[in-house]
Amino acid sequence: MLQKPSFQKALFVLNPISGDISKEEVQAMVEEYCYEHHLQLTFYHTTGDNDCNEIKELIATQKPDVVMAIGGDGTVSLVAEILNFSSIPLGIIPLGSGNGLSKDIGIPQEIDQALALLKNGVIRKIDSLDINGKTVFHLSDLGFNAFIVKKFNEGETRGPGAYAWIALQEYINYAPFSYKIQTDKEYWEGEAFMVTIANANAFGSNATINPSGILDDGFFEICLIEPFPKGAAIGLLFSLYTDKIHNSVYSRILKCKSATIRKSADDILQIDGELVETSDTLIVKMNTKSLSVLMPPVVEEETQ
Ligand SMILES: Nc1ncnc2c1ncn2[C@@H]1O[C@H](COP(=O)(O)OP(=O)(O)OP(=O)(O)O)[C@@H](O)[C@H]1O
Repeated sequence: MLQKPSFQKALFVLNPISGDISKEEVQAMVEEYCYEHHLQLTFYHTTGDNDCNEIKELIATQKPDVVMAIGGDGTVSLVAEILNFSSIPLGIIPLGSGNGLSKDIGIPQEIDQALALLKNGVIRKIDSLDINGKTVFHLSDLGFNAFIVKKFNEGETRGPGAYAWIALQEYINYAPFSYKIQTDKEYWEGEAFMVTIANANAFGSNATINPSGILDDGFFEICLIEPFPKGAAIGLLFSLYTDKIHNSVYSRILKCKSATIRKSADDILQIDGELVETSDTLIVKMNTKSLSVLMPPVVEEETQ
């Protein structure tokens, strides 16, 4: 039985630079909603500098019943990491370009509907992963996608079009790295175009890399795309966007509770769009049902 919320105090963590909508407008919508529903509210505007400590301090002094992250995947990860292992639920009002985790847990992408979950949502616990001390709530990867995220971050142009253009240019000369993976169940070694360590299902672009992933089952999946001939690229892309990647002969999914991944020195790890410095041995651990999340009641019916 999932908990229904009865919140009295909410902390809203708003990233003023995410999304292309006026933040004054967003704040006014939130204030009106809270006034109408008799919710006390506090706003924290992120600065990109020392936000983690400032938010922890506000949580300690204000004691909110819920913390709502208003921004893109970076803001959601920041707040989720602070709330992980606590009983305070995370709510999400998605404003970014990808909004991967919010889509995977069924949060409406419209501000008013996401806000309405404060009254009509349910609280459910989801798993998180620990990779060498870094927390993953959604997806993390090595190989081609992480390499493209690096190139994208180094470039000046933003948006899905820029990402696709970089991917197209780099794909021609990309040489897959080698990996050695030991999970609690099996061993795999070889070359891979991409290795996704997945707690969830789909990237913010809606490409479903892990069709059978469940956010609270105590397992994660290592989704491998093995090297493929150039002619197979379109078919693989089609499979990703039709939730059928697991049927491809180039796809292999290792379902597990823990894993050690040995990677090459030049290979990069990315977690939800952020590049992370790590050693070449990744130790991946599962934290079962560590984060409370505010989500729509329909998800409750689908997963039971
Ligand atoms: N006031 C600020 N000024 C500049 N940067 C900020 C500020 N507040 C947060 N940031 C930075 O914003 C980034 C997180 O952005 P977030 O993911 O929320 O939005 P986004 O980039 O628009 O979304 P998406 O990644 O989906 O495109 C972090 O790198 C953080 O340091």
